[in-house]
Parts: sequence; C-alpha cells; structure tokens
Amino acid sequence: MPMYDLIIKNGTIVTPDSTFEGDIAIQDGKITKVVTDNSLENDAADTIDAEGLHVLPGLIDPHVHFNEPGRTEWEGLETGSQSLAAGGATTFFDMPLNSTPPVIDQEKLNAKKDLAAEKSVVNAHFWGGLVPGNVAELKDMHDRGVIGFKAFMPPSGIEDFDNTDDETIFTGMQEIARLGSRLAVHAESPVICEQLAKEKQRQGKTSARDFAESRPIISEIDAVNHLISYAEATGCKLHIVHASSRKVVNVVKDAQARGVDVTVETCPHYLALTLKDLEEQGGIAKCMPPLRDSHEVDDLWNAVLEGEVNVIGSDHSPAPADMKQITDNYFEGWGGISGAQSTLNILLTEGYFKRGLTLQRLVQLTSASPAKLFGLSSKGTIAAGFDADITLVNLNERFELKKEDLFYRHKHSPYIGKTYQGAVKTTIVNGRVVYHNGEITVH
Ligand SMILES: NC(=O)N[C@H]1NC(=O)NC1=O
Ligand SMILES: [Zn+2]
Ligand SMILES: [Zn+2]
Repeated sequence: MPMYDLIIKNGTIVTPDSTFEGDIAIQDGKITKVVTDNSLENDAADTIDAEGLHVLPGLIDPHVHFNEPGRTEWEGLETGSQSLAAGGATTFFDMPLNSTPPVIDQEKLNAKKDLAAEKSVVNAHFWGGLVPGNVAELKDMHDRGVIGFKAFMPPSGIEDFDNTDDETIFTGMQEIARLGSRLAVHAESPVICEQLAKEKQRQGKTSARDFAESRPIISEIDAVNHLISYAEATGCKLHIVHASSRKVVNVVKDAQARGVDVTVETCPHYLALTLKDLEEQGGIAKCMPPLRDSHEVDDLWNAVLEGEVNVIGSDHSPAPADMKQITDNYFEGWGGISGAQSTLNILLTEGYFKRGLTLQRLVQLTSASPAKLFGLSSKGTIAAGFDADITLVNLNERFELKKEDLFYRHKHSPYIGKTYQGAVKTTIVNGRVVYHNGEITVH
C-alpha cells in the first residue's frame, strides 16, 4: 500500500497568508502534509507534477441557484457542479430558490440534499428559505445543517418563493438570532423598485438604462439600512448578497464599525461588466440589482482591494436562452446571469493582473473568508489537517472563453468571447481529481 493517495509536487502554493513552493500529500480526502524542503516520501498511488502551476484552495461559491429539483430544464446539480469544478470551485452553497418546491422546510431540504449527494461533483451546502409563514420551520432546517437562511425583499421572480413582509423579516431574524445562524437577504427596496418601474413603463421607457434606473443604488441602500436596523434590534447576524456598488458596501462598513455583525458579498459581474454590456448583449447580461456604470465598477474594485467586501458569490442564476431574449423591453426576460464557471478567471484577469489584487486576498475572499463565516472549519486553506479541496491554475495561459467550454445546461454567458489570463487546469475535491484539462473526470 502506498503511503499517500495523491501527491502534488513542485507547485506554487497559495494560502491566505503566503505564497511558497512546496509539495502536498493527500490521504483519505485530507491534506496530511505540506512541505517546502523536498522531504516528502515519493510513495503515492498518484502524483501530479504542478511545476509552473499555482496551487490554490478550491473556491467556495456561497451563492448559486442550481434549480434542481423541479426546474432542471434551467440548470441541474450535475451540470451546475461540473461548471464550478471547471472554474476551480470545490464547494457551493445552493439558494433555496429557484428549485421547486423551494427549500422552505426540512423535508424539501432533505430531498435536495439527497439529489446533491447523487449528482454533484463538488461539495454541496444549502441555504434555507425564509418566506411569509415559515418561521416555525427554520429550527428544523437549522438542525439539519443549513448554512444560513435567505430572504427576498422585492419579488423573487419565482411564484412559489414569496418575498418577505417586514413582520416576517423581523420575526425570522429573532428566530435566526436564537439559532445562532445568519440571514442573507436580497436587499432592494420593493417600494422604490416597484414604483419606479411602474412610472417607466407608463412612460413607455423600457431601455436597458430605464430598467437599470428603476432599480437604483439608493434602493439597495434603503433596503440595507432597514435590514441593519432590524439586525441591531434582534441581534441577528446579517449577510447582504450581491451588492452592486461601493456605496452599499459603505453602509455595511459603517454598521460593522458600530459592532453590528453584518457582512457583504459582491459578484464577478459587478466587477467585470457595466450597463454598456447590458445594452450591447441584451438579456444575457440582465440581473438584479442591475449592472452599473464603469465608475461604479472602479469604486467597487477599490472596496474589494481595501478588504471591505467579505465574500464573492457568482449568483449563478441560469435560465434557458429563450427566457433571456430581450427585443426592446428590458423589463421583460429573466434576470439572472450564468457565471459560476468564470469567477476565478474574472478575479485573476480583472483583479490580480489589472488591479493589483494579491493572490492572498483572492484566496481569502474566495475560500478562507466564506469557510470562516459559515463554519466550514476544515476548509479555506492548504495545510495539514484541512480537506483536500484544491485547484491548479496556470497563470501564464491566456484563452478566449468559448461557448463549448461551458458546462452549463444552457451554454450562454456574458463572458463568452472575452479573453482571460489564468486557466484552471485541475480541480481536486476531497482528494479526488474531478476536473482535468477541459474534462470532468468523475461521474
Ligand atoms: N430568482 C433569482 O435567481 N434571482 C436572482 N437573479 C438575479 O439577477 N438576482 C437575483 O436575485
Ligand atoms: Zn438576489
Ligand atoms: Zn441569487
């Protein structure tokens, strides 16, 4: 019997604290040794020579919508998780919608867990939904291991996942505080968005910019302020998903400074795309909150570089291509971007190569920070005792993203045709190679 299942040799290892040349030994899904002095015994069932490659902790994507069960014609746990693996992610947190039935009680959670155990090629965790009428269900979902809870302030676009009224959010937060869990919220003011949208449509104004102006940054700020007041009143830990602007991040930062336990996510699309992409690409680039102008993208990058954003989630919210088609009315068509496979490519290209994001910060944002925030104590770095969730990246490789490269059920994405620097070569989940050189290697 060989001493180890797998050895990764000669790579440049990146952890949240440092970057160094070294070798990694893996056994039974765990990292058992990391050495820098060539002292590893050459005795493994498999060896990967990572000469010239960077070895990163696998990404944890805290925000995906994989649509299974019930809406698998949009995406599924198999194709969705394969896309993540191809993008260097080894763990995801699936949102309680847009699968149907949505995950709003423990029975639905169990059903989704069983499907993921069967179909996912990466590690799966789940958010439980908070919707009007289900506060009494939260404890059971918590006991069955949800990573946290998720609510929508504006309508979600999915008829079986209702947005929350204030009473539901408040009583939900009281319960979630008792459970010691965290509430993630899609924070846009339903009043501002609805009234502005009505006004635009009354005036026949339906362009990309009109749609974006109907969901302005101030609507996010209003919602976040409201939620922070509730978090202070209830003691509930709060998480703001998909902030589209540094102005939203600043509201969170001010509350953090007062001692409120509130954290904030942004998404690759708010760091890589602008309203111009929505105008040019149409529905493929439609999301909520909408894409912003380029100065907002620059400001948001500065917030990321200064350490003010806690996590990066893809908010992969796929739909069939015909639902993404917009001819002239941008209030129509599905809001949601297909991006789960591109997060690392975008952060490397736009962040590391263009804006000085260090590899340490990148690894903190994409792995260490979500692991710590959501209690995954055996993930987030490359060190002895941690799970062997690892991605190997060639920073010297430049490539143009092609439709055929995508593992999504529906192969569309606003990133097709764009050029990226830094390619994922191999992804390892619990010590097993699941992706290598363009192919999924497990079934
Ligand atoms: N229901 C759903 O997935 N909505 C997501 N799409 C998007 O662009 N923003 C969201 O919250
Ligand atoms: Zn959302
Ligand atoms: Zn989402």
